[in-house]
Amino acid sequence: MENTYTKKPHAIMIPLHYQGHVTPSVNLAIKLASKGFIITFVNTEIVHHQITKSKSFNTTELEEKDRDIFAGARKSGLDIRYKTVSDGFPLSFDRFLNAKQFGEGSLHVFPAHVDELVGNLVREDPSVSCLIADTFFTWTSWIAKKYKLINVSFWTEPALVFTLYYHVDLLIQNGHFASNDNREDTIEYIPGVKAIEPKDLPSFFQSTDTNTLRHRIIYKSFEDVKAADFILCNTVQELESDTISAIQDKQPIYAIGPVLPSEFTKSIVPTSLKAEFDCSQWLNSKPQGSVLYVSFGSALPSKKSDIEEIAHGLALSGVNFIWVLRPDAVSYEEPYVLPLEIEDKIKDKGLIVQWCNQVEVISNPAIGGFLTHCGWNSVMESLRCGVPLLCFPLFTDQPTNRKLVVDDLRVGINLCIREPLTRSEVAQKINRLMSGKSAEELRKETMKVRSTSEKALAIAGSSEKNLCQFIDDVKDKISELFLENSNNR
Ligand SMILES: O=c1ccn([C@@H]2O[C@H](COP(=O)(O)OP(=O)(O)O[C@H]3O[C@H](CO)[C@@H](O)[C@H](O)[C@H]3O)[C@@H](O)[C@H]2O)c(=O)[nH]1
Repeated sequence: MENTYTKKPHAIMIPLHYQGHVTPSVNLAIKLASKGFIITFVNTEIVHHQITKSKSFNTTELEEKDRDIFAGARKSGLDIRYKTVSDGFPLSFDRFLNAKQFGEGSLHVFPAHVDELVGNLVREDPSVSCLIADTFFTWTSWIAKKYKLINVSFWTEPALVFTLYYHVDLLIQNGHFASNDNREDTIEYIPGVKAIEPKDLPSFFQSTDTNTLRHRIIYKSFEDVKAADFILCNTVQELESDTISAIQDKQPIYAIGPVLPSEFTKSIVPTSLKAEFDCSQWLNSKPQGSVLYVSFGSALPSKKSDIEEIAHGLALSGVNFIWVLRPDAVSYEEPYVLPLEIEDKIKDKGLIVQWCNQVEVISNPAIGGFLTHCGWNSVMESLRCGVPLLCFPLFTDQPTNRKLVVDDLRVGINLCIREPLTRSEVAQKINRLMSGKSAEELRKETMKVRSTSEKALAIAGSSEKNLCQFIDDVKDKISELFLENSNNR
């Protein structure tokens, strides 16, 4: 019998239902499809609803359920099919306001919907051979096993964060996490990580409560990832080579980043969950390198006092800026707007928007710096565009990403070492980022990292080679599975 699988691997791809995960997953789907994969991409119904609501589709006459974010990609010849799945909650349910209930549902209800969908997809089309799912899912290995699929885990954060979660047992054994009185000395025993300070661990390892829903998700998903056949990581090998090599000693991991939209794909596949304000006209009127871009990602709230100190600091610094101030920047309960007296002080120098196309904005030559919470997509996007960073991590992997940016790569500076954040510190750090000798040095280092990322993505570069190697390895694995299945018949 002919093994048709090996010609065109067919993967079901399921991203985690947040902007910071959906975007890199869509970009990965496009990359894989461009290299011959058939992809069946699955968004939750709520993510689909948000994307279609935020984007003016050319096909507006279609019912929302029939709109397909990959229609344009298919027209250009890529075989990417699109499905949606329920996460167990109605569209009207506020998933951020009811995070705990939603989180429990994601652990206990969502997997049943995925199971049913994957079962149907496999029955309808036996060419399906892989499941590519976000590493934070806790169910990937049993669903992959149940339907005899190759289990591929997609990690959207740096390899450093991956390995810290992966080795939580070492952190516990050594008393740096989950002990009554956590050690505060340098951590020097994580494979592939020369040294890391406890303050640079992901926020979950710095908290005293060690059994929150998020902790349970991390413990369970990192148990699950140990059963993955392959791990794809949205990072650049040259930027984290020791860490990646150490993980490779345990499991096949491929650094394939930065997984970003290409000129070609950004116009044909909508990924934004919110309506984008067009900043281009405003930006085009500003001198090169003169504008600071300020954004703290897609979902996490900041402290109101920090937001207001940042606003005052922007005024004191005198720089031009674009600030993405989401209505939920401070709380999910009620929309936040800057007090009028603060807005009056800063509005002449800046543009305050609720959401924009970040990659488009930071690629504009007028942008000279990025004040960021250090979400990994923002870091990768900024480095790809050669924009230095001012770091103000909030939560989760962001303190660790900050370490990479500031201490290891030297492409950014810290906004604040000690709380509370003050306006004078904000102004001073913005000026250090945007002008003078310090800015020049940062820019030089950032351009080096930009060039490393660019080279990694070129034909003979590490990310491109790793992606091709992954595809070859998947094809080999498919042949193996095919043989096993034929022998068992
Ligand atoms: O106005 C905006 C603001 C953001 N973005 C995009 O939204 C994404 C935001 O991603 P990221 O910078 O990673 O931040 P979060 O949304 O906070 O991402 C979550 O997911 C990331 C990847 O797992 C983690 O690194 C973060 O800590 C976690 O909070 C990026 O692609 C941005 O380009 C826009 O397009 N427009």
